Amino acid sequence: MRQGAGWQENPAKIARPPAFSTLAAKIEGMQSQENVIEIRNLSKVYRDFWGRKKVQAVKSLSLDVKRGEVFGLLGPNGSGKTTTIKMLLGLLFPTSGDITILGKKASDVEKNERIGYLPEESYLYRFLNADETLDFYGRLFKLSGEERAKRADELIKMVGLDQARRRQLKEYSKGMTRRIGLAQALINNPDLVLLDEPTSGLDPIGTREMKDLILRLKDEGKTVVLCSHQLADVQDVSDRIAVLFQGELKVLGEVDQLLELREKTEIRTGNLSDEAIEEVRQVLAKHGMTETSIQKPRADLEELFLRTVRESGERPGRRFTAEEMAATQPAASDGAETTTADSSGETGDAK
Ligand SMILES: Nc1ncnc2c1ncn2[C@@H]1O[C@H](COP(=O)(O)OP(=O)(O)OP(=O)(O)O)[C@@H](O)[C@H]1O
Repeated sequence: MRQGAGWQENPAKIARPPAFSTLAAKIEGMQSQENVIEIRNLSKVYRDFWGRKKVQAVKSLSLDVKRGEVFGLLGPNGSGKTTTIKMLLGLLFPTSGDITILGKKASDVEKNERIGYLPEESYLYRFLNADETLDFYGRLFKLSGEERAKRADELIKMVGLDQARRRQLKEYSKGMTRRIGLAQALINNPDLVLLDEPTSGLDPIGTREMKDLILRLKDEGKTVVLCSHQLADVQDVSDRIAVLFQGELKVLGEVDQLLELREKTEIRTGNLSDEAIEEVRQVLAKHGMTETSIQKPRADLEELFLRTVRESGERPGRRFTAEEMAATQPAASDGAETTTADSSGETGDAK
């Protein structure tokens, strides 16, 4: 009888067979592994000296970031992105709501050992060189001398600063400073990387390299959260995005799905003769598509810029004509035509 009452008083005491509890722990572990960040009803109010409400920077924000994805946090100036990142890191306390990050509370500083953070402005020691900088940060994470040297060497090469590794940071350009900032953020080989404006101040080459680095981190299985105003860059690397406006979540979803133009169809093919184009128009008209746009697709300006820089290195002193550049464009080299048809019968915009 006493035993029975005890069971009722504290059901948690009921012993489960070991196999079941191991399995349950495994399933629990798998579930919490799925989301690296869980934000629930998060709000942040900045108060003035007298404790009066000054700004509500974040309002009832709820979202998840999944393991292994690149997640873009967007929004105009003052929309609460940096405040959110600082709360994730435990640098700011939320006014209300919950954050679970890598299975721990945001206030648990231990979790920061598995997080890399590139702030909008890197505060690095100007009189140290790249090796010394990474050695310094490696010590903060209590890495051994051997590990520090190995990791610093790998990271300096990865961010393309091998040639400049012995120069003091005060001599670095903005782009080089951003790269050593990224190397510093990765010194602890983090599972989660938070990047605030990773491409700010970078030229198109530096930007492309930074984007490649972000994709490489993803390939290595890391989760990346980035804040940026460079929307094309975010579009290039992110799997999902969230858009904040005045602290509120306005849009959340997969980039591909959010940007898909569902009412249009684009067909890309090799170069077509005028006759063939006319026939295509007739076929489309038979299907009710009377307003159709058929035109040469264009490469983007980033592609053209990078090609100009590459070719200028190979052929110094040479100026390239528009025809030469167009002839080497990858999209144009296969003579591709783009056809866009709109189900409403309106003229489509071909890329
Ligand atoms: N320490 C602070 N004290 C008072 N208000 C603050 C503080 N930090 C930020 N704010 C305010 O909170 C709001 C959100 O700021 P936050 O820096 O998070 O925006 P953001 O989206 O990162 O902006 P940006 O794109 O300009 O970096 C803004 O109105 C800002 O003025």
